[in-house]
Amino acid sequence: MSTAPRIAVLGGGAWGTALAQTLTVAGNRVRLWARDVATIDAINRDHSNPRYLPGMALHPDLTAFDDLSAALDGAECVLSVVPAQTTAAVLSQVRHVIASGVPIVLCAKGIEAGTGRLMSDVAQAILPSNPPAALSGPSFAADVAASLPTAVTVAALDTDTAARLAVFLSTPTLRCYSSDDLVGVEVGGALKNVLAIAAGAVVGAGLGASAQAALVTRGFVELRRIAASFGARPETLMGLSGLGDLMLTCGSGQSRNFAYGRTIGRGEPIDGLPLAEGVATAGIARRIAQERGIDAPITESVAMILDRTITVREAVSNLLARPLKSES
Ligand SMILES: NC(=O)C1=CN([C@@H]2O[C@H](COP(=O)(O)OP(=O)(O)OC[C@H]3O[C@@H](n4cnc5c(N)ncnc54)[C@H](OP(=O)(O)O)[C@@H]3O)[C@@H](O)[C@H]2O)C=CC1
Ligand SMILES: O=C(CO)COP(=O)(O)O
Repeated sequence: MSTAPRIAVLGGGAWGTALAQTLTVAGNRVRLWARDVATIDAINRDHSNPRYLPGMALHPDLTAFDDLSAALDGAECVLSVVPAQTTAAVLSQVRHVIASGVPIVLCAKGIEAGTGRLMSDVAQAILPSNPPAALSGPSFAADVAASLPTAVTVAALDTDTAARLAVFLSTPTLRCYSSDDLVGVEVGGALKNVLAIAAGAVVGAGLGASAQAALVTRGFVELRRIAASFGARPETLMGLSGLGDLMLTCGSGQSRNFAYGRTIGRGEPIDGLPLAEGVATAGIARRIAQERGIDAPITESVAMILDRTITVREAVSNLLARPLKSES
């Protein structure tokens, strides 16, 4: 009988499947839980996930389940890879089947819209006996599933847990650095999605690469201000889960958040576009900034553009007309 580590992945979308794939290729025994029967059948029968990772051949040892108990049976680690706004609902189902002490690694990049909770807050409220962790950094699902190399951060509340999980979840192509700044890693991953919408909108509106670079740089200042208000360490935001992911998603049409913003910037319909986590996070990020007295005009502009209160061009005019001040 194999003694390879057993890992459960919750979520049969692009990122859940990609993480399950790289971990299976690395020799782990991975069980993926999904709610969609067609996804489960495709993974088990055809070793593919045509809805979320079209054209990608999955490892035949990767198995999918619709039964949570079966998926979590013997799991030494559970990865939560459903969208941020549905994480609470999924973890509530998990509560009855997860063994005490098994770490729960939160892979969604967002803030709960109704409450302002980070994913680790959600997990700690629902699963108080399971150490929370987060995996975040520059990592497009299609790249990771195709075994293209990248590096991410795995964060937990203490250095030992973070270091152990980073080793556990590293694969020959996914290099996991560790951090004990869980909040910093989570906030960076959530807010970069809002900025990716802004960057896409600027590109879509034809405002040029200079505007894109200026906006992302000033957006990064806001990201660090908001993150500091959560108690994040500044150096965390300079790392893979902050600056690293910002560089990726604010500069590539492969990002769904960037593509969402670009569609808005072009004035095209957004119906049917794939999940862009920044849409749900923009409004709550604006509220958090306002309540904490943080100057965050780009985050606020994205929320207003998504609310249809202003257009992309009006937002840019407003940003250019703001009183001049020091760059910090
Ligand atoms: N895609 C990427 O490159 C990356 C994504 N992420 C983050 O990972 C998270 C997930 O993204 P991603 O996988 O791409 O999203 P997808 O839209 O590709 O997939 C979402 C998955 O979650 C499932 N799901 C949604 N709600 C529920 C629920 N209530 N119960 C059970 N399953 C549910 C969906 O099921 P169904 O198919 O049945 O609707 C689907 O399988 C996001 O926070 C994203 O920011 C992070 C890094 C990279
Ligand atoms: O977070 C990601 C890559 O690190 C994926 O970004 P999108 O959700 O914008 O595609």
